[in-house]
Amino acid sequence: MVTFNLLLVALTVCALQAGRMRFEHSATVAAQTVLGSLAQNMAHALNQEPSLEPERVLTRQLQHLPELQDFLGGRGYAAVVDPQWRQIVRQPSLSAHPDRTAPSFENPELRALLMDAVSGGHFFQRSPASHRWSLGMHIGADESLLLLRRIEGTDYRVLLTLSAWDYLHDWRHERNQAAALVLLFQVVSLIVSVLIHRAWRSQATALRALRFEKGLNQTIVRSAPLAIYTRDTEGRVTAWNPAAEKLFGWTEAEVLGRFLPSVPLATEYQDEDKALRLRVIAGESIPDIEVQRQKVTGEMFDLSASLSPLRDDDGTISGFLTIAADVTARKQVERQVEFLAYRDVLTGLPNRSLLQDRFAQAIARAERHHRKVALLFLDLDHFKTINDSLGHATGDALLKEVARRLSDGMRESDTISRQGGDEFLVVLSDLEGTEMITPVLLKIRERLQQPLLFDGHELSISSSIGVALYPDDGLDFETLLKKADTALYRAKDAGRNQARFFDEQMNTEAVDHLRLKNGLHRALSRGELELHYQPQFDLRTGAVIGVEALLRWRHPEEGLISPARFVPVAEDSGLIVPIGEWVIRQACAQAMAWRQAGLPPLLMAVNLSAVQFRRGDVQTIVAQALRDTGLAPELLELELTESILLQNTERVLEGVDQIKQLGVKLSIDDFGTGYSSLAYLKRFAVDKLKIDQSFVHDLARDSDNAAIVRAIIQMAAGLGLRTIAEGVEDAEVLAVLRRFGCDEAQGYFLARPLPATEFAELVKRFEATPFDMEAISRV
Ligand SMILES: Nc1nc2c(ncn2[C@@H]2O[C@H](COP(=O)(O)O[C@H]3[C@@H](O)[C@H](n4cnc5c(=O)[nH]c(N)nc54)O[C@@H]3COP(=O)(O)O)[C@@H](O)[C@H]2O)c(=O)[nH]1
Repeated sequence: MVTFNLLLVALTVCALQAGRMRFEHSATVAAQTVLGSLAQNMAHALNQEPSLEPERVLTRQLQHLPELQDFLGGRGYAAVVDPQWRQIVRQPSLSAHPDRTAPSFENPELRALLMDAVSGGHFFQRSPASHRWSLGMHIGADESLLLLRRIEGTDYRVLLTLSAWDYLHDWRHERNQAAALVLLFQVVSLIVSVLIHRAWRSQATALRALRFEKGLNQTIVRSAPLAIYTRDTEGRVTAWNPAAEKLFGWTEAEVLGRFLPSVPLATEYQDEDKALRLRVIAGESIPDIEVQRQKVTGEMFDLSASLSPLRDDDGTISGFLTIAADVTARKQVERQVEFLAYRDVLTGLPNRSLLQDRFAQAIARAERHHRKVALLFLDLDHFKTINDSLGHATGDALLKEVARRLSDGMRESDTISRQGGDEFLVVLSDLEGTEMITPVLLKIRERLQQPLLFDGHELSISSSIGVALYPDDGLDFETLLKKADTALYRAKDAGRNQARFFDEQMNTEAVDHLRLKNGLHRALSRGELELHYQPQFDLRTGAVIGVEALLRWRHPEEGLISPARFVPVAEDSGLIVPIGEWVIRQACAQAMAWRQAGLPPLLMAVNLSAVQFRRGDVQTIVAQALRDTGLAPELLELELTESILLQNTERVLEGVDQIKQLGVKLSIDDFGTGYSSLAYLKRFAVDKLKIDQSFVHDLARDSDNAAIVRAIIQMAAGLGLRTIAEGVEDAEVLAVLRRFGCDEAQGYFLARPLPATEFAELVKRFEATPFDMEAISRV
């Protein structure tokens, strides 16, 4: 721009210079013409009037040329000089215009020049400032043209000067206009330059910012820890950063321009990928999705990705951007958490929460299609015994195997869940009728009964199952669960390895069970429990030698309730532990009270429940009771059932051993109904066998029972154990027992259980007159 301006100025100056020369040339030509005709006129006038003084003629000629004034302009003049170079006339006159001084012809150098010119015919001289002094043509402050011509035939000369001021008047005007234009142009171009400069500067800044932004973006993309990649609308990769290389395993070179490698991507993922692509290229931004994808190695991993469309300048979608991160670790934790929340850790089966969910779905389907749903409550028989005797590892393995067997045999739509321990729940859905349930129950039984081999132990397992039905037995999970539980209870009660469908009778019993359980909580604290005492007779002497403490519950509304009714409830709820403790203390205290009242020393027999061994600390309680009451240990006998001894756990073994070490006697209650193992009789140093009343009460009429009773008595004698028969209801039985050599007897025939005071009176009576056993034998 500057160069252009300089060029423009130079050109303008040149053009002006040329213009000036043109003006000067025109003025010179015109001056020559005028001077020529002046000289001619004057020569002619001199010729016409030879008589007249030439100076007069020449003066008159010059003064009578008014039109010359216009030609000379404001600053020029014409003059006639004589041969001695003196001005004889001048127009305009010097007096009128003293400023228009003639050049000094006294300068000999100038005069010589002029003479040369005159001898050459005519002469003109431009007077540039540089020559002014040398030529001595100073005719004022202005530059001037000076022309001189000799008048023909004389030595007079006509002189004409034209001021540059006058003849360059038009040129000056043009020059000023040009200068103004150039100036204007310069100003405009300056403004334009400034504006252009400014625009250029902002454009440069924008470009720099753009370049910086681009560089920054590239740095961010390349160093980002997130996989960033773009694809065109067809799905071909158009950009692929290092984190994407690291994440997927394919290099940029391998994927650019290609569809994301799908080797060997499962069809479902391809479909899912395509569906996502179609959504994004339709303009949707998908901010946060979690999908599974494959690495180059084929390994699956979890990806969290955001997808956004990429648009051209005109807004057309040309592809899409994916920003993704590997979230496998988090997803694994989530899956683990979900697993723990909805699965049983040991077996992997759904837990109760998931089962309830599936149950709700089954109910919804059943409602729609008028179907039934069955809830099976399954409990493994004797699992506790297996667990305790073979160890928890075997127990766990057994539970897993049961879970596997149950799962294998079920339909997809059914759900099996472990509730904890050895309890399982099964939801059978979409049942057209109840007849569809029995085959499932048989299948379960058959599958579970297949022998199992664990650590060299062959086990066979069975289960008890309670069944409740939707909608017949209830409409919600909790109701059906309660009813299935009730039915299960009945199945177990019926001897295990059974299945029972819930019926309303069960419900009544279950309600009763609940009522009793709630009442029992209060019974102890309100003093509603009491002990009755049934005497035990020596079959040889007829004397009362012992007493069995039998628990009673004096219910405020129902009166006396049998332990046969409430002890199982107390065992179920664990209340048997505090109740049993109370019984031991009460029985010991009563025995001491009778001793202090003068009754003969009687062996006090107290029943113990298996639950007291499992959950309580019987040995400590017994020791404490003996200490507190002062009863001699040998006057206390604890009646254990075979099931207690069969538990065979460290806890039970230790407990029984410690009791035995106290000096307390042990008897086996209900002997003959269980396993009747001789091993535990020896192991626990049992003192007495109590023959179960089921063998005793029709002993006289049932030869089988008679044979069993006789065998028990003989075996006990052989082992040095005493025997007592319970449930003696008639003299005949008593006579047979005596004949068989049984040591003791107890039963309604001899005496019913009595409250403490009545019992004391009875003992006193029999102390005075023992039961006549001889008379019985004569019956
Ligand atoms: N864990 C505990 N169990 C206890 C306790 N007190 C009793 N029980 C057990 O409850 C069951 C029922 O006992 P109960 O109703 O007291 O019945 C006992 C006797 O009354 C009854 N009996 C006695 N003689 C006869 C008879 O000639 N005929 C007949 N039908 N019944 C008779 O037998 C029961 C005594 O049984 P046992 O204990 O096996 O000797 C019962 O199983 C009790 O054990 C307790 O405090 N804790």
